[in-house]
Amino acid sequence: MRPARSVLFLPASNPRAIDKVRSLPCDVAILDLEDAVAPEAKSDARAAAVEAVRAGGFAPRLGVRINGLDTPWGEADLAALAASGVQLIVAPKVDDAAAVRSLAGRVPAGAALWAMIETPGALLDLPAIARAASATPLEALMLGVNDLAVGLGTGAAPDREPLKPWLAAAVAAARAHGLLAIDGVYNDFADADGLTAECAQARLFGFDGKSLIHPSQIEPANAAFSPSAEEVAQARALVAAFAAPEAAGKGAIRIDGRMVERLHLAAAERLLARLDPGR
Ligand SMILES: CC(C)(COP(=O)(O)OP(=O)(O)OC[C@H]1O[C@@H](n2cnc3c(N)ncnc32)[C@H](O)[C@@H]1OP(=O)(O)O)[C@@H](O)C(=O)NCCC(=O)NCCSC(=O)C[C@H](O)C(=O)O
Ligand SMILES: [Mg+2]
Repeated sequence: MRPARSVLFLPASNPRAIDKVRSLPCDVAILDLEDAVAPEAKSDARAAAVEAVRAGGFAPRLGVRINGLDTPWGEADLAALAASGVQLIVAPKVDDAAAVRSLAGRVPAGAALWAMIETPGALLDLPAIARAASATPLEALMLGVNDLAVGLGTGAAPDREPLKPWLAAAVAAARAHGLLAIDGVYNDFADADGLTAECAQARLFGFDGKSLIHPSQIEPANAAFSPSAEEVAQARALVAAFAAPEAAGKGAIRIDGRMVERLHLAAAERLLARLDPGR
């Protein structure tokens, strides 16, 4: 699975932002046709998204968030993108597993599908939505925390307290079916400390990355969802300890007073495999 530490949304109706994102260091860029685009700008935004996908030349992986198929624009979005070569479709407000299956038959051939979890119905159907990955190009569950706050009636709560059970449930559903789990946006993009704290919380819950709305949020997200120097050092020590002759034939060994097992070795090897060469 490609990294998705930083997933930057931008309105497909904003040509300056499209130009800018070509060289930004986010892992994924999502051209938005949905909520960031006013109804009267939908048609021009759709044309701009198709043109951008066709032109290519983006450093990040490029995706397009379409409008819902229950809106006046969703079908036209899919039709326009059909032959564009788009590699990633983000579907908003996926309410249940049936919606995933229905979308799967209609996304352009070869494109991956990311499902946005942002309605109370989707929260209640998380296991089935994630299970639909076995027969569809579903690749990620992505939280839409703004819509969730409205749908659940929570408002902006300190430390995202009311959302915590759903953060854990979304990650569990994604993990059970080999999907990426992407956390929602942090709206206050001038508050770097707040973003860093929320990224740390998301990492603690097990998310692979965070949805972003502004270029200034990319570096903090990339840092938060990359292994720290301490984690890398611990992983190297663990691999070395299991490679030592005295560990031969053992399933569990002692390092620094703690028990570690071969499942920890496998996790350490996975972490080291994700590192840039030379780190
Ligand atoms: C939030 C913004 C409207 C702020 O825009 P602006 O005031 O123009 O910001 P800046 O002046 O600081 O911009 C500086 C330069 O950076 C470019 N820029 C800004 N944002 C982006 C971006 N997201 N991607 C790429 N480039 C960007 C500006 O063009 C300036 O460039 P230049 O003039 O050349 O120097 C704006 O940041 C914005 O529109 N953000 C994205 C909003 C969006 O896409 N929202 C929809 C997705 S979020 C969501 O809905 C999640 C979910 O559905 C839920 O329910 O939670
Ligand atoms: Mg939303």
